[in-house]
Amino acid sequence: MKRFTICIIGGGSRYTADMLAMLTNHKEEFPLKKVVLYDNEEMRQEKVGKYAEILFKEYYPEIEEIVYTTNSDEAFIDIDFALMQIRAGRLKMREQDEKISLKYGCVGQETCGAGGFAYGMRSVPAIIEIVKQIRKYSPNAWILNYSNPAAIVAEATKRVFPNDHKLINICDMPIAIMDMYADALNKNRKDLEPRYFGLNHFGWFTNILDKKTGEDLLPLLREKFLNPTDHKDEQHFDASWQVTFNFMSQIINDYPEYLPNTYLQYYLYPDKMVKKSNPNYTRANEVMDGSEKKIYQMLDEVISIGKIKGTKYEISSANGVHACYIVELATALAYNKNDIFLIITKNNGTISNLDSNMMIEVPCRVGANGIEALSIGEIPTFYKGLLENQYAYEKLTVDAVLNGSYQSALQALVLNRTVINTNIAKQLLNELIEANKEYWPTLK
Ligand SMILES: NC(=O)c1ccc[n+]([C@@H]2O[C@H](COP(=O)([O-])OP(=O)(O)OC[C@H]3O[C@@H](n4cnc5c(N)ncnc54)[C@H](O)[C@@H]3O)[C@@H](O)[C@H]2O)c1
Ligand SMILES: O=P(O)(O)OC[C@H]1O[C@H](O[C@H]2[C@H](O)[C@@H](O)[C@@H](O)O[C@@H]2CO)[C@H](O)[C@@H](O)[C@@H]1O
Ligand SMILES: [Mn+2]
Repeated sequence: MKRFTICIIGGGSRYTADMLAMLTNHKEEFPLKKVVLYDNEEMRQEKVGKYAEILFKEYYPEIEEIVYTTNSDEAFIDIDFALMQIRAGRLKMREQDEKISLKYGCVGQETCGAGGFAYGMRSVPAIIEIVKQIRKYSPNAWILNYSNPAAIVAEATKRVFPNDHKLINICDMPIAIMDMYADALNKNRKDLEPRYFGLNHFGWFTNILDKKTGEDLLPLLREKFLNPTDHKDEQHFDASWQVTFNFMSQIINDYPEYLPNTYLQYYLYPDKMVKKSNPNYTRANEVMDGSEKKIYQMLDEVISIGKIKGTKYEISSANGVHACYIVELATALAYNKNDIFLIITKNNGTISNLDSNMMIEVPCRVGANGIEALSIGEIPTFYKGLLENQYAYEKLTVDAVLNGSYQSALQALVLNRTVINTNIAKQLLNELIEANKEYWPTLK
């Protein structure tokens, strides 16, 4: 059985340790020969790298080589899979995105609205550079990108690398929602097959099919979620995630036809979301004070004691949804499994009444030859209108960053449902330009 070389880009991410544990738990199904961790921050990379050495020595001695580095010329040589999870500007800049947006009364969120716009303007140049470097050293590697904002990153990579069919953009939110459905139905997520359409963080489940019988379980789920339901797994314990999952019931009450992606709350109820936010303590603060701190404390402790086995940090078989879906996707590509995943891909007629160039998120069959979207056909006017508006915003954001255009940036913000007002958009944009000097191209 072939053993693979993988490179995790953004190796210092707070998800890396869980992903390494996940890979360890799946050594039979997806065996590894070499693991490379690459980050542009030496300190973070070193901590996760040392943790990986301890983990693999104890749990995965079959791995022949582990490299952790900040040198991209070293990182990308002969890799089979590149898993990209960078956060350009880190959580400190996410905090700026969220707080500057809220200061102007707009939604302050990582990937939605003006915050997502600012993040996209940082991510795109960094990702393009990394993909070029990967292709220099590993022209045939599968590149699985889930760096955010994935919708904007996907639009940019489609334009800059139009023929690169081994570059896949994907998100874990629909999978987390499917886990919630599976819990509510007392089933396993793998017993269910989704039908879904939209853009990333902007879509709807149209059917939830029982894989064995073909029965559509969506009506049953709709009934269950018309009232707020408790959904607590380890990764969604924070109060803000609880509020988000509970809010699905409001969206379903207002729009019962399909089941929504949780992120629609920001676009369909922007005022309510702003009111609920604390402009002085946003989700970035919650993450910096919560999971990031906790994970880095764990890394420091493991490094200082030099072991994991026999400590409270023993790895368990219950990995987070984020690590799970990445390994599931890599396995489907490696072994031609033809499983179905929700992936961000070029429309090409999949949704017949939308532009064929649009980057949509839809179910795709995934196998050794890549991805193949399942046909959707026509979608109703309400969704078509929302999607076309949001996609125009995404396109203009990519125009702004690739062409250094102030006018495109302004138009993008005005089109975004969470901003709309020109005078506010101008002030917001000017303040975001100032905050992002280090990352954005100059806008003329
Ligand atoms: N698509 C999804 O559904 C999904 C789910 C979870 C997280 N994410 C995304 O994954 C990414 C990581 O999230 P996180 O919370 O772990 O962030 P994080 O800040 O903990 O980690 C990101 C790492 O990327 C590094 N980095 C930044 N710019 C880089 C560059 N140019 N080259 C190499 N490394 C770079 C940082 O130093 C940091 O260590 C984010 O983009 C996040 O939005 C996506
Ligand atoms: O606020 P964060 O950084 O904790 O999460 C933002 C991300 O939320 C979705 O993904 C995951 C999340 O990363 C994970 O920790 C867990 O809480 O489940 C979420 C849903 O599966 C979203 O898909 C990402 O794009 C966001 O970055
Ligand atoms: Mn996502």
